Amino acid sequence: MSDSSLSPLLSARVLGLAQLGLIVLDINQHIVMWNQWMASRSGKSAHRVLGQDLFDLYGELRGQRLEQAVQSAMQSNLPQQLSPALNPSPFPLYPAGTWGGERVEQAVSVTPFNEGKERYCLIEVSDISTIVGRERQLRSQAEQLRAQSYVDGLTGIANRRHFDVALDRELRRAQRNDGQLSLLLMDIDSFKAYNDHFGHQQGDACLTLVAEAFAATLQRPADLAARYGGEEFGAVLPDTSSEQAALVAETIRAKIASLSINHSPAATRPHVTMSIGVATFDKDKLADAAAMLAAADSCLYAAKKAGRDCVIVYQQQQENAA
Ligand SMILES: Nc1nc2c(ncn2[C@@H]2O[C@H](COP(=O)(O)OP(=O)(O)OP(=O)(O)O)[C@@H](O)[C@H]2O)c(=O)[nH]1
Repeated sequence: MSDSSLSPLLSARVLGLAQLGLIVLDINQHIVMWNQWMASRSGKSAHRVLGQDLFDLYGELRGQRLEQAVQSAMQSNLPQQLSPALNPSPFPLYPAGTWGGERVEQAVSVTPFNEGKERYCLIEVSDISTIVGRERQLRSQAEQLRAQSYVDGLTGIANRRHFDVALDRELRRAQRNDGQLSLLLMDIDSFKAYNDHFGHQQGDACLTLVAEAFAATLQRPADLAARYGGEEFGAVLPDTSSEQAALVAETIRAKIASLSINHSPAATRPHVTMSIGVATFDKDKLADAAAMLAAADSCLYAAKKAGRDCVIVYQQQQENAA
């Protein structure tokens, strides 16, 4: 029968080829094994570190999670894992041959074992830089996608989805706190005539100018300026009464008119203008998004009928009709 155990020479060769760091400490935390992987990433050869206290060699690790893990592994005889999220790069290890720049990201485990009467612990260090890098990239791509899915591609302001989410969130807040919330719906006047006269490309440029000017008039961080669709825009104005919203709407209307963007001869005004409808949350009459949007839309329609380039507020419209 042949001896199937590895010869010491073969064991040493295998340890030298291992693609992870292997450190063995004795009960006094002195290094009794330090493989080639550790040497090539730490810049410290085995003969320099053998016999040294690991936590003298790396003073920065003293009192840290790794030392606690080694101590509790030695005492309890139970393996310990360091969370890579909490301890991303405990050892100063660098990609082989570089010894500088970014430390490699590490996953570290500590396993106690007995050999004869002696207690040791094995520390295994894996390079998880590639996995962490990929995770980071995926997270940032997901973040970018999320941001893009909330932004209108043409004008760069919030899109309809963002508007709906913000309106829903602010409505719930207003319902909870019995607070104030107003909504503006606005539409560029005679925009079909603009497109017909200047072409669709210039129409797009006009939409972008109007969107930028409209968004710039909203001052509070919680206000949201959005492209509601086509040549329609919307604003969600938290903590804003009907009277305050009417003032904001009038400021927007005047701002767009003051841009003095030439309109087509077929339009009702020589310059580009906007009509605006305003509705305000009311827990009895306008308590949900659909009711508020319908109210603002009916005011917008009334503003068009009233000759365009004007603001109509929901309450006013009701009182006028009464
Ligand atoms: N250039 C451009 N035009 C758009 C876009 N979205 C919608 N439109 C145009 O906006 C025009 C809207 O026309 P209508 O809904 O008839 O209203 P209007 O001409 O603005 O008239 P009033 O709203 O009654 O003042 C249509 O011609 C659409 O094609 C866009 O993204 N880019």
